[in-house]
Amino acid sequence: MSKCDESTYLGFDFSTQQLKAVELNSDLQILNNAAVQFDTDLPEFRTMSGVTIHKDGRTVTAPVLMWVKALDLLLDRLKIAGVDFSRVASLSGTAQQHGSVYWQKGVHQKLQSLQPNRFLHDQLRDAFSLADSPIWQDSSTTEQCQQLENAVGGPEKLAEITGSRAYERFTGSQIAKVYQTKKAVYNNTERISLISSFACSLFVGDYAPIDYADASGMNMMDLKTKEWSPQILQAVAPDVEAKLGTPVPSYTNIGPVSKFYVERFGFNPQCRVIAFTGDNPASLIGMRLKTGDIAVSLGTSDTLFLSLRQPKLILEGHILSSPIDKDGYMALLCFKNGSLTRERIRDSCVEGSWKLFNELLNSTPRGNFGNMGVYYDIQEIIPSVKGDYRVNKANVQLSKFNSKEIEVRALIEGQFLGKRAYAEDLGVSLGENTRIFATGGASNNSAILQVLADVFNSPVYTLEASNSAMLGSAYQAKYGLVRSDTSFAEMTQNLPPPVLACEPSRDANEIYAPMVERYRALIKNITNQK
Ligand SMILES: Nc1ncnc2c1ncn2[C@@H]1O[C@H](COP(=O)(O)OP(=O)(O)O)[C@@H](O)[C@H]1O
Ligand SMILES: O=C(CO)[C@@H](O)[C@H](O)COP(=O)(O)O
Repeated sequence: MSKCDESTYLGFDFSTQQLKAVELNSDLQILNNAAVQFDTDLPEFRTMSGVTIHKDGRTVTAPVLMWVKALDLLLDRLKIAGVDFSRVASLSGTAQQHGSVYWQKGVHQKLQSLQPNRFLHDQLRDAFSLADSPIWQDSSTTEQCQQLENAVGGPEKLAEITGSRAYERFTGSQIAKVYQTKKAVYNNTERISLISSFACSLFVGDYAPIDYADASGMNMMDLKTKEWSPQILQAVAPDVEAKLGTPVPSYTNIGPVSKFYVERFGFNPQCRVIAFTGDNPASLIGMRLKTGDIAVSLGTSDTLFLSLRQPKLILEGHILSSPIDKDGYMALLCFKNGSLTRERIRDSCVEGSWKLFNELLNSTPRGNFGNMGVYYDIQEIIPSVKGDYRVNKANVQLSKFNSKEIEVRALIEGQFLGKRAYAEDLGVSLGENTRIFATGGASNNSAILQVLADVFNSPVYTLEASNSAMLGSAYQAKYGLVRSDTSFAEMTQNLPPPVLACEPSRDANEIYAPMVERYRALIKNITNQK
């Protein structure tokens, strides 16, 4: 075997509930993987599902040192799993989007001189001016969102510049909140990273730049020029540009892995680090989506996304820069109440068993006898609603359904009816050639996927690995090295094709097209009641 054939590529995924990594060979086949679960492997940080929900119910953070410690642990686990770090030609990674990390003044030097005989978390204990990073579940910045929209002339204008109207979890309003409520922290901050660029910084031993795709989830970058918008920066906080650095294309080859990894884990000093990006952009890479395909990710959050050639002005949802083509775009819808809400209903109905949950789901007919429900444990993004709402066939609101099986089907149907309704609002038209690509933890559940196929009246496909974000970041690791000689399509052409998981039932459209309209009416009704 030539030296080139022996090369491997690593992809890391700093997602909400866990840190995972995968090793691929040069044909992009999976060799090894490992994971660290935040709640159970690192109980000392006392997170629930990877996060801390504060007393106000709107502020949601995660301890930044937990992510550092998870990396120490994960690298050991990868070694035990059989990864030979000396063969790794390049690595890249991905992270939950929007969250921000605040590096303390003077840490730059520390990052460059990490000691190989000590744990990372030990050396970076005092590295952060804010110990708890705001993350994507946070919804505490309504006031700052208003300020950003006012500064540019309204929500439409902000969406036109950045790809999104102001959203509470987006980083611009989060930084503004830190500046307004914790001035000492802000003044003591040398650099602000996204979680993706923070993780990349740990590998390069220097502050890593933010990539275009994840930068478009901040409400601060001009989506067309890929530069920070001076008008918006001014409204966020003073001197913020110097703290952010300059954004770069997502496949940028940032530099070699730092000496720490060479000396502690035996990485080759030539191993390159490719920019890290957000988990939804990385998932788009991992799924190798074609025009017209729709991706549905069923992770902690549920998301729906697709590739776009040109940006468009939308007020519900987001337009992001594409992670593989700096002139391309992607559209993204995010739903906060995904897997954790499914877990809540599973636990209340069948005490934690997905098998029993599926039996209940399969025992009810499509359309659920006309019953319908929407379940939002935390303030949803679209629609902006919290609480559980149930209606019967006559659209009369009920406080509960009279059977567990109706509850289970109402939850899953309601979640997918919402996705279809907002996707249609985005301009998606479902047709004969539409293919849905499912990914994320719940895409391992074929009973749930069958409802997805039925509600969208389209076939659902899955890929070799259910974590397309992690896989996508490992593809990006290789793409960042070879892109001057080969296109992404060529690089991935020999990968196994997606597998058909479910086809829609014959009566699917007849049942669900009217239910989408009933879903819209229900949401209108709920929002009018508020
Ligand atoms: N068989 C299953 N059926 C439904 N959901 C599942 C199943 N297995 C795992 N999950 C869900 O997957 C979620 C984690 O998904 P994952 O994509 O790994 O999340 P993230 O990357 O956001 O941390 C868990 O919260 C769990 O509820
Ligand atoms: O906020 C968003 C996207 O806008 C979320 O999708 C986060 O990126 C979290 O991802 P997961 O941990 O659920 O994969």
